[in-house]
Amino acid sequence: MSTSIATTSYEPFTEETAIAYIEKLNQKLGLFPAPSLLICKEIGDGNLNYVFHLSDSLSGQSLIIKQALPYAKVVGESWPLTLRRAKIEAEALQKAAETVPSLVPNVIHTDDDLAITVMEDLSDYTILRKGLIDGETYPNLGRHIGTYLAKTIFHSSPFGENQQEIKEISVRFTNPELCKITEDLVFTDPFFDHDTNDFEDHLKDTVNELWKNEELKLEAAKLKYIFLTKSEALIHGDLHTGSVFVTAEETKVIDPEFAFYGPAGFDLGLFIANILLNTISKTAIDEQQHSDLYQTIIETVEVFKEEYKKLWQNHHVEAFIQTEGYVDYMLGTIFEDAVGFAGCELIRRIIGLAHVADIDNISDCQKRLYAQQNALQLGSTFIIKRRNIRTIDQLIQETKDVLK
Ligand SMILES: Nc1ncnc2c1ncn2[C@@H]1O[C@H](COP(=O)(O)OP(=O)(O)O)[C@@H](O)[C@H]1O
Ligand SMILES: CSC[C@H]1O[C@H](OP(=O)(O)O)[C@H](O)[C@@H]1O
Repeated sequence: MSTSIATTSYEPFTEETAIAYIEKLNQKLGLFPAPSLLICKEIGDGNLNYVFHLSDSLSGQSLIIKQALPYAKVVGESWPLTLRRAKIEAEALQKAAETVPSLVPNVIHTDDDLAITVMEDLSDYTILRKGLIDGETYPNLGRHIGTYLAKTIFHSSPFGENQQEIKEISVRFTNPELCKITEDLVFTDPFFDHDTNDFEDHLKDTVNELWKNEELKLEAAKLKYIFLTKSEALIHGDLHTGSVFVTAEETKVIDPEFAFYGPAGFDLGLFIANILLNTISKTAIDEQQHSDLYQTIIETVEVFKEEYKKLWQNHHVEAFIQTEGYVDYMLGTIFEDAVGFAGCELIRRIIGLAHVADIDNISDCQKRLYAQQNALQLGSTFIIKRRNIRTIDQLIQETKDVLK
């Protein structure tokens, strides 16, 4: 439900005004049993938004309010950013809930004027990046993410949805400002000497070499063009390991504010890259290969392909769907794009503005340098060789060759 119960226009919440808002909403929706005693804490650790955790000390029940700021939190007011991203995020969660309800948080309420989404509290879950850094393993993760990807992509593509509906939906998910962030921070700035970049002095020579690599830049340019132009499906747009909540059994995908109609391989590529960034960090720390994470990547891709093929067989929206070779062609191009996007993500997390704790938290400088160089080398390999990396086994082998 989207309503505004505010009488004023947008104001960033404080912990006090967040409580006042929920108390008012509680009278309308009966969120907490009466009487209630609400407490609130701002817990956001992402780059862009406020996240308030509200709990009722009497019933023990809780919820989350996520609020967009009119700028990027990590940079400040000098980087203005549309509040409309809150609406896009809430609608993307609701859209995903139509096909993968168990894999996203429940949206309870939205308010476009205040740019907020009130949603299920997942505090019992762990952010996947943190869990992986702590050495936890998640046996269901690959199956869940593979299923999430297959269902969200297939059902929003012309193979699972009629073209007229797709055109309507894609207007709602036009997301130029957030796409521009990705176009710049993932696909452009890390390949040039740009002032948004942020890398350690000890990487200067390696980065200078990368900036001179014309073959790499040509292939990165082609991948950027694919990102700019290929409107295949409604994608999450930022599916890194900080956008996934996990328990030993369950998985929930959060934070789809970058959602838009884009290339179907983008989410898969980002997910693979971020799992590999953790593998790269572990390899640098204890010099061992980490087969359980490779297994997660293998399962993600295998389940994605299996589920996608099942959906393909059972849906008949497109006349050519039974044509021999068509589904394998589609899956082949999605995987090829995903490998290239994974390469760009590996590189941007080392050279670009937004880093990952998996690598930055390696305290030993030599080991951190080794991890950073491995990520850059693997990223370059994926980008340049993506047409020859046809299977997930080949991708794992390329990774092992770089990390050996
Ligand atoms: N539904 C939720 N339940 C519990 N904690 C959440 C929830 N959503 C977000 N958080 C917390 O807030 C943090 C930032 O959320 P995120 O959606 O990634 O924000 P941003 O868009 O700023 O990156 C997460 O890492 C997590 O700790
Ligand atoms: C200035 S935005 C940088 C970076 O942050 C986003 O991630 P998150 O919202 O999860 O913090 C996205 O990956 C952007 O590229």
